[in-house]
Amino acid sequence: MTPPPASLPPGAPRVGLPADRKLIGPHPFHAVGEKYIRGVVDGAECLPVLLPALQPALPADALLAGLDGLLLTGSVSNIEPHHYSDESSWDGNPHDPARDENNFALIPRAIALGLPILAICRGFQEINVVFGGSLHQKVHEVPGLMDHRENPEDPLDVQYALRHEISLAPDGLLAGIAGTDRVMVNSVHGQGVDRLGEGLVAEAFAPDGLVEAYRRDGGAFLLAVQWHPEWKVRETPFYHGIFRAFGDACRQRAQQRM
Ligand SMILES: N[C@@H](CCC(=O)NCCCC(=O)O)C(=O)O
Repeated sequence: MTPPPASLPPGAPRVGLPADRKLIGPHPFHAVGEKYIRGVVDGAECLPVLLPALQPALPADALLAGLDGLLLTGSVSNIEPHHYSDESSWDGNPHDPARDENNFALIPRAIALGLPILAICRGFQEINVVFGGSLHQKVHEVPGLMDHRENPEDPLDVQYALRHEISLAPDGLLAGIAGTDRVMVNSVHGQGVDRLGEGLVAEAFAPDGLVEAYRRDGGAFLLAVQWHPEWKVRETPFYHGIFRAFGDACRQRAQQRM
């Protein structure tokens, strides 16, 4: 059973969630999955603020004004590969150029402003690209790497169930949150980090060696994870700990703003 949601105190920090652009029927919508919004409320105890992904993008400074943190969500769409390599895309690869354009402007600006950032799955991949890293377009086709994808036919509870172990870097942020060096996570992605961007420090590895999490070396709170800690955030203490750490960084930031 899902525990009752946290009630938000007055003046709770404001966390921006950049939207995907999706067609619902013929109409474009700007959408953020509810589990990410719940993660911000129930896990981080912050106020979610949804950010549109218009093209051309609204100015990053205008979108980020008054925010105390940024949560980059997962998405079924894949970053267009020209952002990180010479490789071409493939037929039917789901892309979201509006999200690419907006997030590749928002992320560097949020970092320059010192906003705490928690990045999940596609968001994890985006920050790696911003730091000059590259991605495997199909992890399951890389010799030696596992298939990290879910079965889309399964019910969501099965797709997002704990699936494989990760090992946590000793003395890292996540090891401090978990209080151990190994933990189970879910796995819902086809792409993954190939080359880790400069200035990022690996925090966790899958059994096949794939980077599953990283932080920024220095600067404001920046934690990026390949799995989905927002999934039923309060039911898994490790997931809740990640959102609480992010929320605490946003609370500190909000106090500086006052
Ligand atoms: N498309 C990328 C990123 C995977 C990802 O973010 N999956 C999330 C799916 C929907 C959700 O839970 O929000 C890849 O395949 O690697």
